[in-house]
Amino acid sequence: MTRERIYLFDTTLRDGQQTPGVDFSVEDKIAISNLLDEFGFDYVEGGYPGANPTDTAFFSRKRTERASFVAFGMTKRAGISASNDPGLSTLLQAQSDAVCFVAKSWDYHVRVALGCSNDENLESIRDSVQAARGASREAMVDCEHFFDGYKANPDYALACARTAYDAGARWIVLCDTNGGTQPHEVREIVAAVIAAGIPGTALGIHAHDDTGQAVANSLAAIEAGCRQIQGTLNGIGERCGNANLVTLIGTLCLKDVYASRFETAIDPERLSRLSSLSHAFDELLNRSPNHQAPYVGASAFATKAGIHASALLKDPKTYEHVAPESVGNFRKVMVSDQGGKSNFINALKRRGIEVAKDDPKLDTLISIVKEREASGYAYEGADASFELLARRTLGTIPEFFSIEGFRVMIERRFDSLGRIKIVSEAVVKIVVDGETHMSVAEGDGPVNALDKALRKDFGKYQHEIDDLMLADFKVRILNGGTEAITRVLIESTDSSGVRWWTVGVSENIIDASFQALMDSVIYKLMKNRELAGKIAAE
Ligand SMILES: CC(=O)SCCNC(=O)CCNC(=O)[C@H](O)C(C)(C)COP(=O)(O)OP(=O)(O)OC[C@H]1O[C@@H](n2cnc3c(N)ncnc32)[C@H](O)[C@@H]1OP(=O)(O)O
Ligand SMILES: CC(=O)C(=O)O
Repeated sequence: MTRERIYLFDTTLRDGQQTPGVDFSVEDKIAISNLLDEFGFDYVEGGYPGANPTDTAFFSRKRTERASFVAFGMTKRAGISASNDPGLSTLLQAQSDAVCFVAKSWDYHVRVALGCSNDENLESIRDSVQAARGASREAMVDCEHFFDGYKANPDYALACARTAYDAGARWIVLCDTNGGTQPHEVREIVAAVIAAGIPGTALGIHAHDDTGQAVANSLAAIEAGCRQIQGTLNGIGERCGNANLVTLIGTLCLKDVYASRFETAIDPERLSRLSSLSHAFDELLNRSPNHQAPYVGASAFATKAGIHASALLKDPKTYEHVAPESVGNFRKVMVSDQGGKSNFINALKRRGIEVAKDDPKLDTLISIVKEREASGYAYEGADASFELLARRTLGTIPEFFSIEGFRVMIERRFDSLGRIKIVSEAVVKIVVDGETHMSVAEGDGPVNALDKALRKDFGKYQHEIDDLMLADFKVRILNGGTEAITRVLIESTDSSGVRWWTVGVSENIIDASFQALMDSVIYKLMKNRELAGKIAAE
């Protein structure tokens, strides 16, 4: 059976830019448009030329090689001609392959927001589309509030879509601008638009996630006949976000109900880069990835539960709806107090540690982990501390150094100008080959001072930890109150680019931090000797 083509339209750089807290520079836009273009999107909407200096500069030249590069802007204003509208002129001067107009399709909005007549709005739609076509651009129209508009006045909403279509727009995009429409309504209204004479091959869907239905609404529109989907990377966008294209791509390519009927430009090779696309975008945004994101999240194929792990190891299909590697993700069988022997054997095997199921040391390790987790440790997020604990319990690890003690002092004082100054100072004594090394350091806060002092003089190991860097530091107070237990998680990295997590738990935040720092240093020394850190693919 020939499959019908679904076109993927990315609006990360336009609607995504309307996300609270997101503010792209021209350089960011260039990097993101390269990612999108290489990945294989059909359309990349770059922004609104003329609305701000960044978008105007971004459209000074075409930014995509493969994808159609789209400029967004509003239809001409009522009361002036298309050729005299400065906003429209700027839009048509921008270097783009296509222009996507936003047009009102709800009569209430025409009256209240535009303050013109329904006919004047239709004229704006028609003249704007014709102007874009006259400037040799592919024209498309985002019919803003289409679903709400259709519910209020179906004839007028349809007239807006029809006017755009008759004027030569390649795509009429039905927008759920306020994000409140439900999937059954999308299905019914798209069917009505097609019944009114606009073919599905000219219809797109633009859904917002205000009721958590943006992906479901996009799929409902596809089922009803739309052939273009607008959305964003990782679902960023105004308010609650847009339809998440990463999720939609996974579903369209891997779920038979869609994959058997439709095709996109995303072939299996591109699909296997879906996780890295999503993570690269988070990296550019300087955001932590959503671990629970469908398909691409770190937890999407992770299990803690012993019963699941046991079956997964017999056959992954028992607990996986698709193969993780199809989207470039990994299976993760984690160790925690929810795990049985299967979780542990698998986690150890990944780290190159072989242990038999009936080895009593395995039982010892499991009970240590379960006891420690009951007292506040969390090993599922601290891979390096787990590996050190396992190696200590099952075999031996070299004793590189020992700690004689540490002291941290915090002083709040006034400087000569009477300003408050907080000074943190730490002293650490370590013993290497029987020789005591004492280091003192000041830092931005007590943990920073302690870290600096700990790593200041490691004797013969000093050169080995010079490239050790702390990438992240997370503190969690367990049980609440000032007498509570504190858990500290530290993410470390080095010049090899490898990252590892360590954990410390104590009633004292400084002591918890010190434990996590110590584990990080020991792991680094083990890793340097290839005694730890070798992760095998599952
Ligand atoms: C649903 C969406 O996401 S649509 C995209 C929304 N995105 C943005 O608005 C981001 C970029 N926008 C901007 O930077 C500015 O709004 C600009 C530069 C486009 C316009 O700025 P200004 O001229 O100062 O107008 P302002 O933002 O105050 O108001 C929007 C104007 O556009 C008019 N307008 C809105 N939609 C349309 C439309 N589809 N067609 C014609 N005019 C429209 C409004 O009636 C209003 O006119 P008014 O100034 O006469 O009241
Ligand atoms: C066009 C658009 O972004 C919307 O209607 O939501």
